[in-house]
Amino acid sequence: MITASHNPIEDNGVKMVEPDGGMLPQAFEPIATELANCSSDEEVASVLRDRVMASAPAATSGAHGAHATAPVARGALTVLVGHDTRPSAPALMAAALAGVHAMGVHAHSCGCVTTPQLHFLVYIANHPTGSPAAAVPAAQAAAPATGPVSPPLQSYYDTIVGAFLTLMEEHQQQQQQQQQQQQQPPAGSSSSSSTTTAAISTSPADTVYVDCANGVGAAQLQPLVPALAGVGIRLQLRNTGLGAAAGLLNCKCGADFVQKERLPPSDFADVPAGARCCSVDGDADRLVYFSPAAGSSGGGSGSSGSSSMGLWDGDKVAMLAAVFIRDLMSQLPAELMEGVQVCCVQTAYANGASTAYLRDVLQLPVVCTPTGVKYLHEAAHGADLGLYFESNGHGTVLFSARLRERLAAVAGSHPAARQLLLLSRLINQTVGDAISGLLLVELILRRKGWSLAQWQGLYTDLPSRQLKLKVPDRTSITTADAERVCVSPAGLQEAIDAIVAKVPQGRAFARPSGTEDAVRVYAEAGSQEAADALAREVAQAVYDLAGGVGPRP
Ligand SMILES: CC(=O)N[C@H]1[C@@H](OP(=O)(O)O)O[C@H](CO)[C@@H](O)[C@@H]1O
Ligand SMILES: [Mg+2]
Repeated sequence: MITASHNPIEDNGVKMVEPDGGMLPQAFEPIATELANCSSDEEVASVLRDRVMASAPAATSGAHGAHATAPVARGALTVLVGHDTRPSAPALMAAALAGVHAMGVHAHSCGCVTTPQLHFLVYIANHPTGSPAAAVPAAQAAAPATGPVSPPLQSYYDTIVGAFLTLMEEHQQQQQQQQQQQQQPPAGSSSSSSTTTAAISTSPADTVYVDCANGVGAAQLQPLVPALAGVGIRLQLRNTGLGAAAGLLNCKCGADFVQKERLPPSDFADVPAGARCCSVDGDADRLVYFSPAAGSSGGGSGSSGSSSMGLWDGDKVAMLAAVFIRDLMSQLPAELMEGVQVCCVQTAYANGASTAYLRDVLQLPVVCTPTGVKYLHEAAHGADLGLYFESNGHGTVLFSARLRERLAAVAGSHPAARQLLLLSRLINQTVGDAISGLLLVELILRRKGWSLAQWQGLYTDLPSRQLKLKVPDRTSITTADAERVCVSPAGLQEAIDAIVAKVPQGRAFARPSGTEDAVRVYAEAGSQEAADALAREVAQAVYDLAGGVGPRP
């Protein structure tokens, strides 16, 4: 997948998709780095021969368990390539296709697709009898597993949007039945005329404003607009990157901007305060919800924005999904759920209030992994039901084959089992997916009859602050315990402990970024002022002990 995700338009990047639809195994990372750093064609050829081809079996049995690594004739393989909306995409795509062809392998361009769509397509190309949740229509099931064939993108919509519409229509039928029962005229009176269409309300909450980050999400969300209108949801796509006044990819818009700056994106100045809005990133694998506060204006306006803008980040999406899925599971006979392992995965950036909510209120097992979806995915993958989200909005819910089989066996007699199975189709089973996430959130809010405020009311976030600072060598900071403890430089953790100890409900950590040349500091506390001060003091400790660059924070 040719994309630099949520980063500025001038950045370029690539994400690799494994044959099972998963992410690049961690064992392959050093080899990929070596390949990326080659300075001549000869060096590329030798790294491909000596490192990539030689270590492929070992590398591919990394993060996702054993793959079939029996030798397959290269001519029988196809590499699917997708790209985002960057101006560099056509040239990089041509280079990628030429590179694949040079290896004697078929290459197929899937065009401009979202990263999660490409993961989905790769999965079903290799599992022709079923999608990640056994849901591909029979017509596509005939596709051979190898050779120059790409599954149609329609299979993505059939699976994900199809499951959403089934669940929504069922819900609306139930609502309609309930309304009819309530409105049933007393025996003998004249018949009521209110047996008309489903109870589709047209309240303002039915409009969802979507910030597409001027990225690939705009085109790929377009088919949802008519599909969702059919169940009473009006999607208004903004920052689509189209038209004369189109903004730049990820510039003052997109999920990363909204989550980090806590500001509405550009092109939202006319969106009413309190409206239901969400934002995806440039390759549509992250999703956050937000709601403009009165007086706040879009990121493009130069306004200082409003700190009271409502934000429903990845933690909040995770909690909503956890509440809903736990509810459905509790409707099933205990013996059916016996031995079913549930695992909620977070990183150190998850708000402490969300962790407490999962653990103490929902009573679900929680684990913390280092930052980066590859770690969260791996931890969630081991469970029957693995729920993971980063606070920045990347995450998904994985259903094991074992759980799906159990559910399928009783789906005929237990509506909750059938609904859980449909959820496993609605939720992208390969990676976090903003389109699938949007449908999940909208389904749950509508099924529960919840407003954004009720969703926000599940628990109250502790005030938090993130900072970053530069040091000469960020690798001099090493961490342990899922990056929550600094091991080096000597004395740093002791200093952080002493600072945190003075702050009620204080928690803080510092870690080197994996994607930027910076050290990130996170702090939370009982008040915003305390969280701000805590973050600053921890940043000062890092500056003093790791040799800060520039002015002291
Ligand atoms: C605090 C933060 O948002 N960190 C991000 C960021 O990683 P860093 O290692 O923090 O630079 O980029 C990663 C890749 O997109 C994402 O997985 C992660 O959550
Ligand atoms: Mg992304």
